[in-house]
Formats: sequence, structure tokens, C-alpha cells
Amino acid sequence: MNKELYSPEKTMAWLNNRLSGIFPNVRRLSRRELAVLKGEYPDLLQQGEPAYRVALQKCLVDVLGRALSVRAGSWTRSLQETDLPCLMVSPAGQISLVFEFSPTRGWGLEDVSSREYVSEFPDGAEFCRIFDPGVGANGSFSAKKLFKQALRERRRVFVFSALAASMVSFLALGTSLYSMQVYDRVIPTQGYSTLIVLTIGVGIAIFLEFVLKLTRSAILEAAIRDVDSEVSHGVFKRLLTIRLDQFPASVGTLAAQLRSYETIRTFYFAATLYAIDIPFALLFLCVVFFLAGPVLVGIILSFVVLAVAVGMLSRTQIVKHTRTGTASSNRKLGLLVEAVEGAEVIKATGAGWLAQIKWGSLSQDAISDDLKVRRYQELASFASASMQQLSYTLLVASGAFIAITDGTITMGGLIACAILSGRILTPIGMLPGLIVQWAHARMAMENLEKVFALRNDNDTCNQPLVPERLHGGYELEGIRFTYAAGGQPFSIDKLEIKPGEKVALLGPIGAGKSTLLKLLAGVYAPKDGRVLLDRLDIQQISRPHLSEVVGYLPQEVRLFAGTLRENLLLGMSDISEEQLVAAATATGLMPFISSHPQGLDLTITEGGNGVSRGQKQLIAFTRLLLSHPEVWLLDEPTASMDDGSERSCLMALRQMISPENTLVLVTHKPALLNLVQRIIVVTSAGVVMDGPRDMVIARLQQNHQAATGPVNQDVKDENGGERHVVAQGGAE
Ligand SMILES: Nc1ncnc2c1ncn2[C@@H]1O[C@H](COP(=O)(O)OP(=O)(O)OP(=O)(O)O)[C@@H](O)[C@H]1O
Repeated sequence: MNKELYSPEKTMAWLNNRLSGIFPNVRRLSRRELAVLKGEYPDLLQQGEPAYRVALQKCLVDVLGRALSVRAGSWTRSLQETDLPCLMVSPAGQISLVFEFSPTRGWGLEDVSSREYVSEFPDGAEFCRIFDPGVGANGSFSAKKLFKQALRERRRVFVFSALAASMVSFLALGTSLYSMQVYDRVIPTQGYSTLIVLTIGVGIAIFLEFVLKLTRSAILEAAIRDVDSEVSHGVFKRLLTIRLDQFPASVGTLAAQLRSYETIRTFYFAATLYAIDIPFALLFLCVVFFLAGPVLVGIILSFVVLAVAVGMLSRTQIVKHTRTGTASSNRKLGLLVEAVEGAEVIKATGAGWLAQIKWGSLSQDAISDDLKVRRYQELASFASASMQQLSYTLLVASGAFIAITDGTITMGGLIACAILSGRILTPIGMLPGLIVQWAHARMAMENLEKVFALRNDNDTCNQPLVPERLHGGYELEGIRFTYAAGGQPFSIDKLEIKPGEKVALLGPIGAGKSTLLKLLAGVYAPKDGRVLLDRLDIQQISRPHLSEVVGYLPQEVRLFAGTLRENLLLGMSDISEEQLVAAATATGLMPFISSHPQGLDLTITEGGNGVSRGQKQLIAFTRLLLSHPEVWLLDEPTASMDDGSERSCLMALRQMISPENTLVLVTHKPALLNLVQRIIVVTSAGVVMDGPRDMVIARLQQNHQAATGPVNQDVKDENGGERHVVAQGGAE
């Protein structure tokens, strides 16, 4: 037995490499993350029965797939060329990757230690397709692809649905032919025994139809749940990979756009089921033709034309009003979010009435469009119901007329046609509603595609770089960056930061210091020019890898709902309790943790409510210390701290930042300048001063004195010594 094939550690490492090689947007897990996953599979795979190993290997694929954010399809016993790449588990519990099919060499198989071509798979082997939801062949995301992929995966459900629909239709045919037989044969001949047999037969048919419908509905429900989970997974994944500078300004619009996948999913299912039912309506139409001739078929076809016309007419109006209505309701949602988050300011400034007026006017717009959409929807549904009744009446009247005048239709035949017409007219009557649903789904898809069209992290390269080690040397040349909302572009002609340099960025408010820091963190991409980190384009370095190496502490600290411990360990998995306590002690967070009865399990509510601004900053700071980055990018890290906390944080930074680590610091606090040897002064015109710390401070003070007279304010630095405040606006 080849033990390597059963080793979860080796299998995971091998699959991790192979899958991230196959799918351009799949990030390779770090050794640390793999170690955590592996913890779930203590050498169990090497023991046990083959069947047990097979189950564990499947579990391993599932867990690893979820961690890598790829999806494993359902396990099957057959394999087609179109299903590649896929994973195979042999009956002995060996896992292999089926990577290609060659007409001459056969199936390409690879496992932990070898590669080979085989013409046949071992008996009882099981396969599962591996795919990246929403990712096209060229690595591009598209909402349409995401849905198509999810539905294609469940094509078996639709095949079953079609089969069930065909059986239900034949059973329905039985019910209508039963009426015909009763009227034409049983009543004239008084055939009681025939009546009993026919009635029992129809009773069984009705029961079977009921069971089939229940089964079909349960299977479809499961498929809807699966599609929903897959699509929502893909949509959320897309949200997480949008590059930060691409995020739309309105939260309401973005949330509504992302949520719209539910409308699309509902339509896709309704349309697919409708399409499955249509051939059977045609079958019934043929039966009507044979029983009653072309006149009755003509009446039904006229109803089809009218139903489509009603649907299309109302669709145009619905699209128009949905478009304007959606914009208003998105703005309403945005205002709601703003009002909740800014409740403090609204109360303090007494601006509630202004928000109320805005809310009122947006509500009016939204409701008036909503009502118009509703009106056209109802118009379509009432018109189709009336037309359906009219067609039925016309059908019966014409049938009766034919039966009286030339007798080509028997009474039984007419009754069978009337029953069958219900089966044909009902789906046709649903057509206007479906057309309306299509209009909504198309708009939802348009909105979702707008989100999918936003640029994402690492979208300039197919296989993002994962360098073994980054030293933190930056080179920026010809940088030009503009916010999507517009405004003055931020530009830098040339800037170099050597590995291990400790730099402060100073400048007046709104000069672009935070923007520059985000460019250095790689979360923003410049419009022109490139930010190079260790000579590599930072946009080509894998985003998750960059997050591990580059520690970026933003100005606005955001905590997430959960516990304090979860917030401190965000994105990290192998931090021990001792390390956590040591970091919290170093930053001065420990007294806060100890003073609270829940300690590290303190509940943090959505948006980080429940802790003060300074505490939030301390938590974020402690989190950064725990992550041990190579490059430290700090945006006013102590802005909300008191002197004591600031001193603790400064000491912690001194201890943690090694001489090899690069530090870029934005600050308005003089005490922090003790950490750096170089100062870069930035204004809206770009870099205006750059040099050794003391020289730049001296020049800034000279500029300040020249502008305002010799007024210098002295403050104590972190060690209690006197320092001069650096004039932030002095460079202007
Ligand atoms: N999300 C945004 N959308 C549009 N413009 C923005 C956005 N964020 C910042 N700006 C603009 O970009 C410019 C630079 O902003 P930035 O936050 O980088 O300045 P800063 O030097 O860090 O200021 P401060 O010292 O106040 O933090 C400002 O004029 C600001 O108005």
C-alpha cells in the first residue's frame, strides 16, 4: 500500500498546488492554513477500511475545496470529457486528479507521486467535477456564467423534471379520455363494470400524479437550495475580490445589486420548468386537433398570440418603472444605512428633519413607481385570466356548434377537449406573468453584471505571484490616481523606499497621505504608472499573500460582529493564547480585557459597537502586532489614543519592527516621528519634500516661522523629552 496516497498532509499539499495551478483565481493556501486544515484529519486515512478511506477522501476534497473557494460537484460513477478537470477516488481510497483526455493515450491521471495515462478507470471509482463558480475560461467573472454553471451542474434535476412532467401529462391525458369514454361508451351501453374499472384506473392515475408532483417539488426544492448556495457563494466571493478603489459609493445600490441574484434565480427556475412543460401542452394540442379538428386549435393558438402580446406590452412599461423605482429604493436603503450609522451626528446636529424630508421624497418616488409596476403586473394577470376564460367559453361554444351542425365531435370528445384545454390554457395564461418576471430578471442581471464588471484584485495577471520572501523595497514612478467619484488626481513622479527604511508621511489634511499608503498596500491600483514592491508590480502579487506580508493599519478601524478574540485573530489561525496575551500586554489592551467579566470573549456587535474609538484602535494595533508583517503601513495608528496608550504602542512598535522591516507611517503626532529616519512631505501637488527626519523637521519649522512668525509649541515626546510640533501645513 502506498501510504503517501492516504496521507492527508501530502494529499492536501499536492491538491493545494494543483488546483491553484488549474484555476487562475484560486489562491494557494499558506503552509500555516494547510496545517490548520490538516488538523481535522489526524492520520485516520492511513488506517481503516477502504470504504471508510473513500468517505474521508471525499470529506477532504470538500473541506479543501471550501477553503480554496472552489466547488466540488456531486460524486458520480461515470465521467465525460466535458467534466474535466475532476477528482477520482478509487474503491481503495486513493485520490487522483483526472486532468485530461487524449484520444490516443486515454485519461491523464495524476496522484501525489506519479502521472500516467489509462484507458479505463478502476471498477467502482467515483468522480467529482471541480470548478470555480462564476469564473469563465479566461478567468473573467460574469454573473451570467455563474448562473449557467450552477444550472448546468443540476441538469439531471431538469431531466428528471421533464420525465416527471411527461408522466404527469400522460396521466392527465388519461383523466380526459376517461370522461370521453364515460360519456360515449359507458352511459349509452350502461356498462357498470367498465365504469368501475375505468374509475379505479383513473383513481390510481390521480394518486400517481400526486406522488410524482410531490417528488418533483421536493427534488426541485433541493436543487433551488443548492443553486442558491452556489450562486450566493459566487456573488459574495466576487464582492470580496473587488479592488478597494472600485467599490461603488452607494452602499444601498451595491447591496441591492448583490441581492438581485434571488430574482434571477427565481426566473431561471420558473423559465426552465415552463420550457419543460411546453412540449406537453403541444401534445395536448395535437390530441385536441384529432378529437375536434382545426377550429378549436385555432382558438387556442389565438389565445397564445394575445397572451404574448399582453405580456410584451406590460413588459415595456414595467421595465421603465422598475428602472426608476429601483434607483429610488436603492437610495432609500443607502439613506437608511447612513441614518443608522450616523444616528449620533443626526441627533447632535438636530438634522433629523432633513433626513426625514429626504426619506419622504425617496419613499414617494419609490412607491409611485412600485404602484405603477404593480398596476401593469395586475393588468397583465387579469387580462390573461379573462382571456383564458373567454377562450374556454369560445372553445366549448364552437365545439358544441360543430357537434350540433355536422356531428364530427361526440359529446365525450367535447368534454375531453374542455378538460385538455385547461391543461393547455393554464400554462399559456402564465405567459404574461413569465414575461414580466423576465423583465425583472433582465434588469437584475444588468445590475449584477455591473458589480461583476468592476475590476478585482490581481485582475491583470492569470496566475498572481507568491514570492517566497518580500523585503519591502518600494519604487513608484509616474503614479497617477483618481477616485471613481472624481476630484483632483493624486500624482507622484518618482519615489523610492528602500527595504528596512523607516519613513513618515506628513502633509496637510486631504493631501493624499492615506491614498499613497493604500497604493503602497496594493489595495488601490494607480491609473497610470506602477507601484513596485521588490521590483514586482504590486498588483501582480497575490492579494492574500500581500495581506500576510504587508501589514496595513487603516485610519478608520473597523471591528466585526463576534468576540474580541475573533477580532484580534482575524485572518490568523496559529496564534497561541500566550502570544495573544503578550501582544495585548505590550499594546496596553490587557487592562481592558482583564477589567471585563467576559475577557477575550467580550461580545462585539456589528460595526464594532460596544468599544470606544481608542479601544478599537488598540485592538487593531494588537491584531497587527500578532500578524508579524514584513512591511508596516500605519495610517495615524495612535490618533485616538491617550498619551499612556500611545507610549505603550510606541514601545511595542520599537520591539516588534525589526531593522529589516520597512515602516511607512502617516501621522499628525510628533511623538511617532521618533520611529523614523526619513520624512516625506506630501501635498496635493505630490511629494514636495523628502529627506532625513531632522533636516525635514527643521525645514518645516523654518517654513512655518516664515509664514506665521516665530511661534513654536513644545510638546513632550514619548520619552518625556521636549520636541517641537511639526507644522503639518508648513510644506504648502
Ligand atoms: N473615497 C474617496 N472618494 C473620492 N475622493 C476621495 C476619497 N477618499 C479621499 N478622497 C479625496 O482624496 C484626497 C486625498 O485624501 P486622503 O484621505 O488621501 O488625504 P490625507 O492626506 O490622508 O488626509 P487626512 O490627513 O485628513 O487623513 C482628498 O481631497 C479627499 O477628498
